[in-house]
Amino acid sequence: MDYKSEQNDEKEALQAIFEEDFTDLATTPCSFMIKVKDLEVQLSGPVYVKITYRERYPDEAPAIEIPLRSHVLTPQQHADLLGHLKTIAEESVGMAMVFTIVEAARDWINHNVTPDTPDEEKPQDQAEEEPSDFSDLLSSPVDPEVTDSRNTGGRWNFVIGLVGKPSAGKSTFFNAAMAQNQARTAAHPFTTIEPNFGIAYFSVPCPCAKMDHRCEAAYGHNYKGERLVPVLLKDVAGLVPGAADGKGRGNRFLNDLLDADVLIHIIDASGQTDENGEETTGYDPTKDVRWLNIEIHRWIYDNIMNKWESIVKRPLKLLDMFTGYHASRSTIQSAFTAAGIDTRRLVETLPGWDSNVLPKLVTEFIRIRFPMVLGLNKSDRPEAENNIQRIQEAYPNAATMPMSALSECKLQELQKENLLHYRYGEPSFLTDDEYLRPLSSTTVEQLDRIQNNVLAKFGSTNVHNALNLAVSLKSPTFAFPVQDLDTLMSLDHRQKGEVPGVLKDCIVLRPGTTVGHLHTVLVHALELLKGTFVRAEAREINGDKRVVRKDEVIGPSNNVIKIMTSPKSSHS
Ligand SMILES: Nc1nc2c(ncn2[C@@H]2O[C@H](COP(=O)(O)OP(=O)(O)OP(=O)(O)O)[C@@H](O)[C@H]2O)c(=O)[nH]1
Ligand SMILES: [Mg+2]
Repeated sequence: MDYKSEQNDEKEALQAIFEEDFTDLATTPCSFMIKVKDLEVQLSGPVYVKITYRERYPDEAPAIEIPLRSHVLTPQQHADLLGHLKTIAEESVGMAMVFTIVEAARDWINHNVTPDTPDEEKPQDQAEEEPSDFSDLLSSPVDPEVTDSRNTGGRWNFVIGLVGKPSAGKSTFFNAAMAQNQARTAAHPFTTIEPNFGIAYFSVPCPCAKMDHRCEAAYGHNYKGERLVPVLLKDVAGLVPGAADGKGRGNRFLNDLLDADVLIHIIDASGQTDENGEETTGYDPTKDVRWLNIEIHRWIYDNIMNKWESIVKRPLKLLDMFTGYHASRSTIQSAFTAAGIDTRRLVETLPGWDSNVLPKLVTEFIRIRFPMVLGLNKSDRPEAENNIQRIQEAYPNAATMPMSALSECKLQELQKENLLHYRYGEPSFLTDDEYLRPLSSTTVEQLDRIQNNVLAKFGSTNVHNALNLAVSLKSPTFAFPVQDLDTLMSLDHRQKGEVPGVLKDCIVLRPGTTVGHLHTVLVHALELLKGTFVRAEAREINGDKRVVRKDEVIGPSNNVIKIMTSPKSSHS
C-alpha cells in the first residue's frame, strides 16, 4: 500500500471538512491538530486533538495527543479521554480513522464532562484565554531599574537575535550589518535553516570626542565620531504562525532565541509577503507584529502550562521554570513584581490565581527578558510608506526603525565596485567624481529609489541604527580602562599579541557593574590586568582625576578608569 498518498488523501479530506478548525503543523512526520466542535458543555476553552501519522498509518494507529494547554479538562479527564481515543484508534486500524477519533472525543466530552467538575488542581480557567493585546510586550525601553542587571554586574557578551517570518529580510539585514556577505538570502521562504552567527558593530559615544586626545579605538569610529563596539548577531530561521504548536521549524526556532539579549523583529513593511513569507500584495504587516508576539508568548506560556500540575503542588518551581529562558534571578523577580505578584506569598496565592495572572506574568517576563525592536524593512518600496505609519500608530510605545537592508547591501556593493563613494551607515553617497566608474541606467534608477525612498526620508538605511536601538533597550554600560590617566594609554595587550593604544578598549558591562567587578573582569575574563585590587582613579571629562571606590557603580563620570593592583603579582 502507498501509505504516503493514502495519508495525504485523508489529510486533504479533513482539511475540507474541518476548515478553520484544522491546523496543519508539520509535514514530516505529518502532524495536524483539529478543534473539537459541537460540545454541549461550556468549557473554559477549546479542546484540540493532535494527530501524528506513523509511517504505516492506517495499518498502525496514529500518535494521539490532547495538548495540555487544553487544561479545561482535569488531569483525570485528560487521561481517560486519551485512553478512550487510543482504544478507538486501535479498533479502527486498517482504515482512515481521524474523523472517527475527533467525533469520539466530542461524544466522550459530552457524556463525561460537566462544566462544574470540581478540580483543585485546575488553574481556574487559566488555559486558553490569551490576552487580546500584546502591545505591552513592546513598551520600550526597558527601565534599567527593572532589568536583570542590578545584582548581576559583569562583562556582557551582547547578542542580538533577528526574528521574523520567512522572506522578511533577516539574512539580508545580517549581511548588511556584517558589511560582508556571509548569510544566504533568497526570495523563497526558509532559505536559512541553521542559525548564522556573526560579529556586527554598534556605536557608543567615545570619550575622546570631549578630550584632547586622538583615540585608537580597537574597532575604529563611524563617521559621527562614535566608536564601534562588536556585538554578536544571530540570524535564525523564519518563524511562522503556529510555531508554538510545532508549525514550520516550531519550537526549535523559538529555542534558537534563547541566546539573544534583545530581538530585532524584521518585518516586511512593503506588505508584499504574507504571514508564511509567500509573495502577495497588500498584506497588512501589523498582523506580523501581533502573531509573532503571540507565538513567543505561547511558547513560554504553554511550557509552563504543561507543568502546571506539578507547579501547583510546588509553586516555587515556577521561579525555576523561568531560569530555563537564560534569565537571571533578578530578571525573574522583576517580572513577578511588574505583574503585581509577591513571590514571598507564592505558595499560598498561586493555586488560586485568576485566569489573567499567568498570561500577564509571561508578558512582563518577555518584555524584560526579550525587549524588541520592530525593524520596518523594505522601506525602499513605495508600498511601505503607509504600512510604516500604520505600525507606528498601532504600536505607539514600540521601538520602531524604518529601514532597508537591501539598500544597505546595494550601496556597499556599488562602493566595492568603485561606482560610488559610500560608507556603512552614512546618510548619503557620492556619484559625481571623475575617479568613479560610470553607472548604468538601471543602477541610476536603483540609486534614485534608495535616495528618495530611504535616505531622504529616514536619514540612512538605518541598519546600523537598528542595532544601536536594540542595544539601548537593555542599557548596557561601558568602561574604558587605561594604564595612565594622562596619556590615556590602554592596558597592556602583550598577552594577546597586540599593542596598546590610546583609549583602545571599550568593555561592555551590565548596568550596575561596580569598579570591583570591573577589576575581576579585566583580570579573569579579559586577562588585561594582573594582581589584587588596590585602588582606582577615574578621569572626568574636564581632565580632573579622582579616586573611585571599589563599590562605586561604573557610569559616564568614572568610566575612563585606571585600576591599580598589588605590585607583587601585577605585570612588570
Ligand atoms: N526591496 C527590498 N527587498 C528586500 C529588502 N531586504 C530583503 N529583501 C528581499 O527579500 C527577500 C528575502 O530576504 P532574506 O534576507 O532571504 O529573508 P529571510 O528573512 O532571511 O528569509 P528566511 O531565511 O527564508 O527566513 C530577498 O529577495 C531579499 O532581496 C529590502 O530592504 N528591500
Ligand atoms: Mg534567512
